[in-house]
Amino acid sequence: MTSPNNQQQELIEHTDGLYLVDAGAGTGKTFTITRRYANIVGQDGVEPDDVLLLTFTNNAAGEMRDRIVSHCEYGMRTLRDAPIQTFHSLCHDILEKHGVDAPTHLGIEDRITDSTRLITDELVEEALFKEYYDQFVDTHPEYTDYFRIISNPSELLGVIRQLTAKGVFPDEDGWYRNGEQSLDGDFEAFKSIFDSYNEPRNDGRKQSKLRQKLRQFGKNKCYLPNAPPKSEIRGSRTKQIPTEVAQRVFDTDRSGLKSFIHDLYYEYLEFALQRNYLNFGFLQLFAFVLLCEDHRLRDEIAFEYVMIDEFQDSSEIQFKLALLLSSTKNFCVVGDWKQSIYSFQYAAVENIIEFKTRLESFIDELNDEYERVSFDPSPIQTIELEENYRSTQEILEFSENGLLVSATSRDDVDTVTVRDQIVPLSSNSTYEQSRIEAFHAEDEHEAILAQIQEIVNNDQYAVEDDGSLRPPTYEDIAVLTRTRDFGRELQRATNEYRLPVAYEGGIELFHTNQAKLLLAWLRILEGDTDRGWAAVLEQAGYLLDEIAHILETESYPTEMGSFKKSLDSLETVGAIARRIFSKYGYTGEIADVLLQTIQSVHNETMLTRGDLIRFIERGIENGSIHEVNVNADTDSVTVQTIHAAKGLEYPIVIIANMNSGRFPPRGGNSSPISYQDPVGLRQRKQFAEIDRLAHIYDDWQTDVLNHCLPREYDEERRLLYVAITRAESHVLFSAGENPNTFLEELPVEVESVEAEPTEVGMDEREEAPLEVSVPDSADPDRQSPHSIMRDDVFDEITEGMGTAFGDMIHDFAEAYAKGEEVSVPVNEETPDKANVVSLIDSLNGELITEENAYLPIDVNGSQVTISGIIDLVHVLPDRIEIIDYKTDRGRHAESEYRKQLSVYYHVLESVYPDREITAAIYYTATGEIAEIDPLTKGELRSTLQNTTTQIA
Ligand SMILES: Nc1ncnc2c1ncn2[C@@H]1O[C@H](COP(=O)(O)OP(=O)(O)OP(=O)(O)O)[C@@H](O)[C@H]1O
Repeated sequence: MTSPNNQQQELIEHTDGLYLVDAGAGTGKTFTITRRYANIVGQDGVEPDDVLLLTFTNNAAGEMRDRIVSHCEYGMRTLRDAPIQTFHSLCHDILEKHGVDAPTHLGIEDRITDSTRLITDELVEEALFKEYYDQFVDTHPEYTDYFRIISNPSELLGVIRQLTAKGVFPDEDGWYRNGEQSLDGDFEAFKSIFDSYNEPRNDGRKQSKLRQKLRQFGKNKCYLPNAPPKSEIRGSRTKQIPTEVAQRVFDTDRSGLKSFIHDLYYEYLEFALQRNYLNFGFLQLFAFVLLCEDHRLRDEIAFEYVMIDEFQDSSEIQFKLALLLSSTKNFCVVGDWKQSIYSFQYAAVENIIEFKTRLESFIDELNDEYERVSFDPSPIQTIELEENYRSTQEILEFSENGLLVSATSRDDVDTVTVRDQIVPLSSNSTYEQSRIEAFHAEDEHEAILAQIQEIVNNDQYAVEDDGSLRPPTYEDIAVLTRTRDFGRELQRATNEYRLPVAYEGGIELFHTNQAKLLLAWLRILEGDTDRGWAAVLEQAGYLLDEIAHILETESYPTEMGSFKKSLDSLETVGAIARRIFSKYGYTGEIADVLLQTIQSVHNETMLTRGDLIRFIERGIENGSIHEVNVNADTDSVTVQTIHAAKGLEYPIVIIANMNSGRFPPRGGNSSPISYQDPVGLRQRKQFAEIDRLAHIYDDWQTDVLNHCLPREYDEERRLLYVAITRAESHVLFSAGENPNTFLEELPVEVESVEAEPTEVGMDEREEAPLEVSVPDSADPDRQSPHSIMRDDVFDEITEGMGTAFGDMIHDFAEAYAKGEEVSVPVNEETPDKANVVSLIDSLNGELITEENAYLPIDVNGSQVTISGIIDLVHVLPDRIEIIDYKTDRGRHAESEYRKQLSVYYHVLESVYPDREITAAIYYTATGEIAEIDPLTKGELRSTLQNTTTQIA
């Protein structure tokens, strides 16, 4: 049994007071915090409900719960309902119970109701935002000049999300509490950055970095004529930029910009509530507002103990929420600043690095006119955890270099300060046999594969296992990359050599063949014939000149022409997609995920074929990613991104794609409007008409401000640190022809190799099956309607007939409805077929058989999709009838079937919003039709809540 070391024990035992643990990788932070939890709830008078334990992913929350159970007297049943959860699910719970009127605190009349959904898919939200934005543009001509600089509205959604994560919200009259201050920025904070960047170097002999950088001022830019000349900005005969430039670039009238963002943000909140949805950020926003405003409620909810794991991943609003939820000073945060790699999800590394200052200023701010946080921000106890239970000493020492190397030739790190912030770790491993190596090759993929072959079974790369050394296998190795694309390329190369590799990086859904064909057919239907047909014909195997001929003469293959006609007759984009996938035999997970995505965006918006084309095109452009795992054999190499590997460990790590422009990736924020600390809200572009010449100009002040704020490469270094510290025994780096600056600076010799992997014969191992499955964490949970039905009522229903009989009747009904030739034997004992025939003969509308139905539904803050197959849909001009065949000999299961049909009802209601929908059971034995009264979505949700033990 593992026992805690002294430092860990100290944290476990000291349960009261303010604690900050900022400790390195693999030092047992999660291990310790879970035992501390067990210790707290073991005290007299403390119940699990008194202790809030927060983290950032549902998986992490689940794992903590599992770890706690084994150390405490409470069982899983109690802990399942205990507040061991993510910020999002906590906010969801608060709003569900108390949040109905939360929007009124911002002056918004719309309510948060039972049916308010949580939109988790960014693409879906972007589509909704686009719809909202078009409407906003129409109703706000006063902002035309801003609209002119926006080419992609999603960038504005990005600004809104960023402000939300910072706790800046609009209200009816302006900005909630002190929000406007953040938008204006903090001149003093900016000035101190400016001054330090503007210090002359080499005892005054060399110009400041800032002055040197501003040589670029005006290069490739088009400023308004009132912009000062470069010489005025840089100053002449001086080593520094004139200090008044700081004020001059900071001060600008931003009232128009602020009011544009205010109205856009405020009306978007209203739009979202009217359309009955929230995003993750808005969940936190409304929970925060509620806790700020409703003092009685805050006291009622607040916890005696609050602990946060992975604190380096918290955003500003999350830190403040945790403070509002803490009724005592028993507040403990645990994390590692060196592993803060989620700024794109608004994590603020300053929360942990400047814990004391932030704690003080946030408490001050929250208490400005009412005491919301009742404790003093001192004293703060800090505990160092210095023993590492994962890597060898050599790797631990080497990993520190990751935080000290430059990211580009022009980047220079303040190594003295960073070194000061690193607490050296000591390794607990028994063996010290690390190999730290690097190689580069013309073909990096092949070189990596050859290296993997070199490592497997090689004693020189032996790994520790249960206290002894053994030669490595494939599964000991992980290949980690900064960006996803490389992993997929490597996966392709491995297929060629039949190496066992499991790529766990997600797929770009809209780059799949399924999506491309769907897009092609939609283009054909929408009259964009050449592009559409070219892709369809190419997929069908036509050669380029054949395609050119067909396009020119418009003599499309007959079968394809009639397929197009059949698509034309379909009403909904979902039906079109399904028909296309079924024609091409696409039945796997990718088709399912695509259908689900289309269905959910269609449910939320009035998606036309043209909209769907643009939706897919945007998805292709953005490289929208959906997490899917390739299930390979158990003994296979893992390939994943560094982000995905966080928290994991592997005996051997290959950090790949250490190439220029790939790590750090090229590009940056080029949004025309952006928010950045400490300069606040700024616009990079502005529209003006000068001498009747309309043009989009660059903003010279924002340009200088951006030069003053050095590009943040710190997070890229932290990513490198995270990657290295995943390794237990050996670390290797690989690059192609153009190694990055990191690799040049790391203290490891880079060997040039020309290795070629050898193909593994089929007889040696089977090719890893490329089955794709959607994991719970990133995508909605899937449920079938049967999961919400009680099983016991079915025990007797097929009595005498059996499920095979049921299947046979269903197959028969499908074939008959499709007009296929079937025989209808007359059988008095089982008149089911004859009844089906007379039912179908009596229907005179369009018949759709075996239709897939997906109902996304929000349960406890998670998206769950209930999917099933509707036996028959009868489409009439004014009405849609859902018919589900049942071969039961009695009607005692009807209440359970009601749930199933209710799911179908809601799916079709969103597909045919203008028509009446009915749902009925057709009892094939008697020919009776039993129409059901559908449950509301709220009722379905409660059924799900009761049956789903824990939604991941
Ligand atoms: N006192 C201990 N004795 C033995 N093993 C320990 C001890 N403390 C932690 N470990 C083990 O070390 C490993 C790392 O622990 P844990 O995941 O809690 O670390 P962490 O600090 O949260 O890591 P990271 O920051 O990389 O996520 C786990 O396998 C854990 O069981």
